Amino acid sequence: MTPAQLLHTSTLLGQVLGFEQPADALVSAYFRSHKKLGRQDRHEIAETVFAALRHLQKIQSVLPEPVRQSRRAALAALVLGRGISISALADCANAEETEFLGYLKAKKTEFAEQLNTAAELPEWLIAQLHAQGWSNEHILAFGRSTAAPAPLDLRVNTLQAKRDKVLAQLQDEGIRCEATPYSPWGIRLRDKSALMRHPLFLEGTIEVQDEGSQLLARLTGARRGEIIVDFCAGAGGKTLALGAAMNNSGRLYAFDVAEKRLAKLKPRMVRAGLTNISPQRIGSETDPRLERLIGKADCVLVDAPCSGLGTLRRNPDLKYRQSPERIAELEKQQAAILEAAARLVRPGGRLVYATCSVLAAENEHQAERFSAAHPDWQLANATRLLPDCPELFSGSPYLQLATATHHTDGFFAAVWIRPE
Ligand SMILES: C[S@@+](CC[C@H](N)C(=O)[O-])C[C@H]1O[C@@H](n2cnc3c(N)ncnc32)[C@H](O)[C@@H]1O
Repeated sequence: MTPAQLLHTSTLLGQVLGFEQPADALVSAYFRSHKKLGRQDRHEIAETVFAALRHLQKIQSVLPEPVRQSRRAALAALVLGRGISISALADCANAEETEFLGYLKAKKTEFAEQLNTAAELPEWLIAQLHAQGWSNEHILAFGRSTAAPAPLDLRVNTLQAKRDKVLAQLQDEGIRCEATPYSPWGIRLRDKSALMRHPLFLEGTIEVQDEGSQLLARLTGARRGEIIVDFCAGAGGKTLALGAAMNNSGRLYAFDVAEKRLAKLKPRMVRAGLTNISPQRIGSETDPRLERLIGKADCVLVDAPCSGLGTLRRNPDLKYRQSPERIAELEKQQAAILEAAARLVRPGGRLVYATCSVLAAENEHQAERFSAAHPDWQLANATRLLPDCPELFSGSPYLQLATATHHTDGFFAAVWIRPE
């Protein structure tokens, strides 16, 4: 890292550590307003900012207010997170800073012994995980599994191509990749490749989508000719997978309260060649426009707004942007959305509730509450609904994907069948 790169890193880190906006949005905005930064500069700056987020428990233990000491936090990230030796930072660090880095390195054993620094999880989250019965070992395995960035998973649009053909094409082009183990639509890249300008992406043959997300779309069992509702469609990651599973037939309603997110779905639908999707912004989960669909849908997917704590590999700042208060608010929102969305399911139809959280409060507790309020709805064994993944069968009726075990983001899903 050069002194100029370090200056940019500490300025940007000062913004990111305020945790008022998502880190990736702040990084993009910073690069947009500093157009002269070259590719290598951007790489160094972004990697160091994310390394600081991934090692923040250790950094905070020696710098109680890292937001006010962002230059030292950036130097600490270089040493702790990017494997740079203190001597290699001679051009960047002054004598006091070099001494600080030495002090930090000497704490290695202490960092390994304390759960928050070893797992890189804040105390409030450790307390929630303990309260839901996780042992220290489980928490440590979870924290460690989220320490490295996620690989890039692709979903092949089965309307346009077969996975094996796309896999062979990418491999012929020298891109190191393999089939994902659970999703028959997925390809995992070994290295981060910039595929956004690849013809396969521009033609809509591939989309970027975590394998776990692909499995949630498969869990709906969406088939040709059905009426499917994607109640919290966002920018349509799962909507596109559902549309392809339906072979571009039937009707797929994509609802969301956020106009901006839904707007991103439209060009993606066109690229994917999907014409069976109706994106519609709703004012809330009780929008009167939903009434015409009551009791009509073969399947309703509720990909609920959640803490996102299953996606810490991608969004390490989330553990600092969430709080027990925010999670309590989300719980109320999730319960209200699930209840409202269930009304749209036809007799005999399916209801899928999903989150990318690892918290029981957003997952099992929501599912148990719904089952208790609707004892006539049959809770299906979600893992049995993915017959091509016998490895995922478990004693639990819920699908639970964990980064440490399945190398996907952390996901939860429950499936009910409405009585006839
Ligand atoms: C987990 S995200 C959805 C991600 C999306 N399904 C995908 O696969 O890319 C949750 C979404 O729920 C939306 N949402 C929040 N409150 C809602 C409500 N009351 N009704 C419908 N959608 C809502 C949010 O705007 C957000 O886009």
